[in-house]
Order: sequence, then structure tokens, then C-alpha cells
Amino acid sequence: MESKVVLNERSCHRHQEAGKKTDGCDLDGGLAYISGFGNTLESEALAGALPRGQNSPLVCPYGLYAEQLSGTSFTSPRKLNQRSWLYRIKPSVTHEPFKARTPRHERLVSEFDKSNSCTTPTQLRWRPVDVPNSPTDFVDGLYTVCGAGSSFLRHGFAVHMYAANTSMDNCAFCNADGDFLIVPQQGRLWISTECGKLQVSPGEIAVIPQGFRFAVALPDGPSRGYVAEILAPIFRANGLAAPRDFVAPKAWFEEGSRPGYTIIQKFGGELFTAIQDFSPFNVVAWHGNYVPYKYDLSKFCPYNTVLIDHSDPSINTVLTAPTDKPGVALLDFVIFPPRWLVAEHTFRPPYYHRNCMSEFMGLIYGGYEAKADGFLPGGASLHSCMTPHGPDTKTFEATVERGNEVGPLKICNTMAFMFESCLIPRICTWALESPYMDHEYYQCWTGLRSHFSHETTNRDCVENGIQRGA
Ligand SMILES: O=C(O)Cc1cc(O)ccc1O
Ligand SMILES: [Fe+2]
Repeated sequence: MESKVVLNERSCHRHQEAGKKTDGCDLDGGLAYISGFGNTLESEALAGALPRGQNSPLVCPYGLYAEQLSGTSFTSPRKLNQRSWLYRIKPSVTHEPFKARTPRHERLVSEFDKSNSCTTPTQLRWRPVDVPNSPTDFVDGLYTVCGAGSSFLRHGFAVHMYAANTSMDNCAFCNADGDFLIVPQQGRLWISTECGKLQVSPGEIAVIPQGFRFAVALPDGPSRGYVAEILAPIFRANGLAAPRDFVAPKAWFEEGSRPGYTIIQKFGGELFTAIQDFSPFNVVAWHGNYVPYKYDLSKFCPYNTVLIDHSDPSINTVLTAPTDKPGVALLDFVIFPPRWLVAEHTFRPPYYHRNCMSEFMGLIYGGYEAKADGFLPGGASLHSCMTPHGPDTKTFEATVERGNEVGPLKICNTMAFMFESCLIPRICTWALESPYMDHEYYQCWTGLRSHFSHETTNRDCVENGIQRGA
């Protein structure tokens, strides 16, 4: 899962020409990145800013402060250990005391209980929300939909969504509760982080690990998307998402005075603010394996059945946050990308099922193979543990109508995804009461008729498909 290559970004930088890709570096819209997943990386915006031979010299190059950011306990075994050393103009601690942010953000949850959320086994679906007209930045536009567990107990996950139209101004966000996996659906996100900048477009994802300070600018204005938050372990990448396609930012910093700069810290699901007089993006150089990164979903190498039946979607896991139980995920991020369907005498869309895991789904663009209508880009659905679901009536009937003779068929222009968890989500009250809730969702299945007939044998089915009108 982890690549063992240790990449020296400095040598890469030296050889880089504008607009060209070089070994280990990826150029995207003018920004250069460092590629690799789980690697120990290093980057310096000023040559010689990284101390050599030790992490914490008495005096750091350029008079910088050394600061460590850890993502795992100091005592975690080496293969799990994650930390980075940041060399910055002023240390993060240089700020006024944290205060509860006012007005309170009412719709963020990191500890799910009866005070903020309900349970229901019902199939749930939401229409895409409208982006607000009033100025709303990423933080104010973020709201929790569902989740389970507790950030205080370091076990759980949350699914959030956001709808925003304004760039964060003179403030940065920091999530002490867990890692954010951000899936933009509409509008690009230009994310400044302490390690540098990431430009993330719909169709790409970004991971901002716990504790990193970041600010989101919206170059396209109206923006919408999904966020999975894991309240404990770290994400691992699946082998079909190649390590070199994950890219981290290059060191970038801003200096000088920034009066009234606000750090907004999410801690136990509540927001706190602390004022400082400088930008937190003052890291001149860094090294380590605890970094924000992004990944372009079109680079995923999908696998599918090549003869019969429908493969379960876990094969298309991009990132997984494992639990201690082998093969059981706290959160899998699974995609349904464009791909060829070739299975013979097979019902090709997803099968009807009841799953011991719980499935939250979203759609980035296009349509989804199990739903003829009603599941729209920017919308969402939730099928919790053991709740029956599957293709809607229109999809079932159109598939059977087409019969057995369909040859290879390519599903194009589609990117659905699933956050799948072994924990059973509670649903936030505002999500259940949302005007975007599709109360007629169940009707997409109520038209499914019985095709049962004592005369239709398995052989008839294989040769002819189910008789029309039976
Ligand atoms: O419910 C869904 O649409 C997601 C899903 C897709 C699939 O191909 C097989 C199982 C599954 O849960
Ligand atoms: Fe499912």
C-alpha cells in the first residue's frame, strides 16, 4: 500500500522547466506538486531552508522556528508513524487565547447522540442543495449530514456537505477532530495549506489530515461538495490508485503582518477562534510523511468482471480507513467511474442487496447506473446497515428489456462515489428535516412487479431473458 521511495523534491525542483513534467513532480494549472503516497517528502521554498543532519538545531536556517506536527502517536510503529517538521517564520503557538466562535455554528457534529441526531432504517435521498445567495465561505457552508462515534473517543466518522460562494478571508480552518476527505462537486477549491497550495477541481479529491491549517478560496464562486471526516485512523490507498498519482503541495509561504488573522479550530465539533497577527501559511520548508494531498479520480484504474455477474464495489476503493478488524473499514471511499460493461447473461447494474455496512452515496457528474432519475449531481443518498436497496424500477425494466444480447457497453460521463462504513450512522435532525429531502424516494421501487412464473425455468431465463410482460 505504501510506496517505499523516498523522494527528494529539491533535486526535482532544480531540473524543472515551466510546463513540463519532471520525475516525481506534477504540474497542474501552473502549480507544481510532489508525487507519492505515504512517502517521506521534503520541500523548501528557499534553498537551504531545511536543516541538514538534524530536525531541531539550536538556530534553524534563515532564523526559522522548527515545529513538529504529528498525525500518529510518537510510539506508533514506524510503518504507521506519521509526522512532519515545519520550518516557519513564527510558531503556531503565537496567538491570543481560543474563544468560542460567535455566532455558534449550529450544524457541525463530531459526537453523535440523541441531542443532535436520529436513527432510521429508511432509504434516504436528498436533492442537490442550492448554493446560498448571501456571502458564505467554506466553513460557514459546511454542515454535517450523518455519522457515528465520537472525536473525543477517537473512533467514528462524519459525513458533511458544503455549499458556499465566498473565499475564506483573513482566516484559516483547523480540524482537531479528524482528517477531511473533500470531494468537490461544483466549483474549484484553491486550498492554501501549511505545506503549500492545492488546486482541486470537481473530479479530484483532497485530503487534509487532522490538525493542518488550511484556507479555501473559491475561484469559480458557487461551490458545492461532500466531505468525509474520519475521527481516528489514517487513510491508506488502494493499489488501483497508483501512489504516484497522489500529489502533495510544494512549500510556499507568505510573510509580513496580517492584523486580526483568525484561526478557526474545530475541536469536539465546536468552533473556537484565536487571533494572531500573521498568516499561518508561513512555512518556508518542511519534510515528513504527514501532508495534505490531492488525487485525480480519472487516474484510477477500474477493474470489473470480464465474464459473468456484478463485482461488488469494494474493488473500486480509492482510499480506506481501516479498523482493527481485518477487511472491515471505518470508512471506504469507493468510486463508480466510466468503465466497460461486458458481462454475459448477467444483470449488469448493481444487484438488489442488504448490506451489513452502511452506504452514503454522492454523484459528482453524470448519472448513476442503478437510478434512472432522482439521484442527481450534488445530491446524496443513505442506505444504512441492512436497509434493502438496489436499482429503481425503470433501471430494472430497461435492463431486462434489453435482454441478453447486449455486447460490450461503455458507461461514460459518470462519477458516483460511496462513503461506506462499518459503523451505523445517526442522521442529523436538520438533514432529516431538510427541504431537499426526497420524501418520494421509496416509490422508485414500489413499481417492481413480480415476474414469478412456474413455467419460466432457469434455462429459459438464460436463453431468453425474463419474458416481456410476464
Ligand atoms: O447501493 C449502491 O448503489 C452501491 C453498490 C453498488 C454496487 O455495484 C454493488 C453494491 C452496492 O452497494
Ligand atoms: Fe448498496
